Amino acid sequence: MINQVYRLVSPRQFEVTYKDRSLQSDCIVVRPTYLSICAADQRYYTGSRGKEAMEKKLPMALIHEGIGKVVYDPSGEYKTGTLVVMVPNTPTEKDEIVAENYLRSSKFRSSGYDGYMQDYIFLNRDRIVVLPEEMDPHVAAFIELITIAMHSIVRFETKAHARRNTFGVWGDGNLGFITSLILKKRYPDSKVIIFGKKQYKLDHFSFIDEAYQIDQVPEDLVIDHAFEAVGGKGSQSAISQIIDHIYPEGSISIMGVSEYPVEINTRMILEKGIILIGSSRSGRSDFVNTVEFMKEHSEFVEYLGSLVGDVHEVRTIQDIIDAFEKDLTSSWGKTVMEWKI
Ligand SMILES: NC(=O)C1=CN([C@@H]2O[C@H](COP(=O)(O)OP(=O)(O)OC[C@H]3O[C@@H](n4cnc5c(N)ncnc54)[C@H](OP(=O)(O)O)[C@@H]3O)[C@@H](O)[C@H]2O)C=CC1
Ligand SMILES: O=C(CO)[C@H](O)[C@H](O)COP(=O)(O)O
Ligand SMILES: [Zn+2]
Repeated sequence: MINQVYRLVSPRQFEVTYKDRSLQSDCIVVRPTYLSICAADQRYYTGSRGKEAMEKKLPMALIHEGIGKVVYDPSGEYKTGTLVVMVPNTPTEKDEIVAENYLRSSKFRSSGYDGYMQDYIFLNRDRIVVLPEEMDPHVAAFIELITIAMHSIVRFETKAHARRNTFGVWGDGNLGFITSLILKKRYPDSKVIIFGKKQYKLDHFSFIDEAYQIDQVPEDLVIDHAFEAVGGKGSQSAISQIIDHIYPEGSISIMGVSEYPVEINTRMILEKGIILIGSSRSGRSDFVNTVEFMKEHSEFVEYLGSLVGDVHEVRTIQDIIDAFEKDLTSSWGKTVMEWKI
């Protein structure tokens, strides 16, 4: 069959390419229904990812957050119409120590490999996880981002010491919101504190124990462990502030992506015996955990509804551009594309 792939060819410019795909394979074919824009996609769309990466990775279909419906399963395991979330990481080998999302050989969609902006997505059998039909599709569209927070927290749980009285989350955006919410659900007796730049964003964190603007943090405030969900230029000052406020031997889970190297006060990392935990992307087990968590905690999904920003119906390439442009001007939440192209 001929599949249409909508690829970014240069900043702000998409082109359709036609790819002949055989149905005589083991791949499951999924029709995307709702897709969501990640900060990483915006770095490619605007060209801020840097010349070298743009030249190396483009042309490429963007988007790695999305759900869809099975249209063809060669083995018949999944019925046509089954609602699924797609796993963007595609491992090519297994390792008993290194998780699939850290293997250098893995292929990640919309980072050098075509993402979900296509008519149909061809996926290996273990790259889908079935969703309940009744799940809010606008929230389900960004499950991948929820798996990032889940992965980071699970990783923290295996590596950090056991005192978990107070958590600090830096970043009053999407990932900060999701991370704080999961922490609050997993650790109801712990204090979760959010640190951000703007009061109107902090006001969305209605479930949080305490919220601070970063220039108004009490000097004597101390946390056991921190999660950084800032990225970009703000990462440096966030990590620096975390180091100031963390209790000795605490852990800092870093999730924010920065284009340039970030300076870190290593002297204080040493003096306080801090554990730094880098965390990137996610794998199938994180999707399974996350979907189970969402099924068990309906109020968690309801809270996430407040992250749904603009929902954009996409029928043309111009609609894709409009959705990306609108996303750039929105100050809160996730932009979702209803994929009708
Ligand atoms: N590790 C991974 O696998 C993944 C990483 N990410 C990365 O995570 C980062 C956050 O993503 P997302 O939440 O969607 O982005 P957002 O822009 O929604 O969130 C970042 C927030 O941090 C705020 N901020 C800026 N500086 C500071 C600071 N010093 N202290 C506290 N808050 C600050 C920003 O405020 P303002 O806008 O006012 O500057 C913004 O509200 C990005 O770098 C993204 O690429 C995303 C997905 C996966
Ligand atoms: O968003 C992400 C995962 O959800 C990652 O941050 C993203 O994959 C990083 O990729 P790149 O190196 O292409 O910016
Ligand atoms: Zn992402």
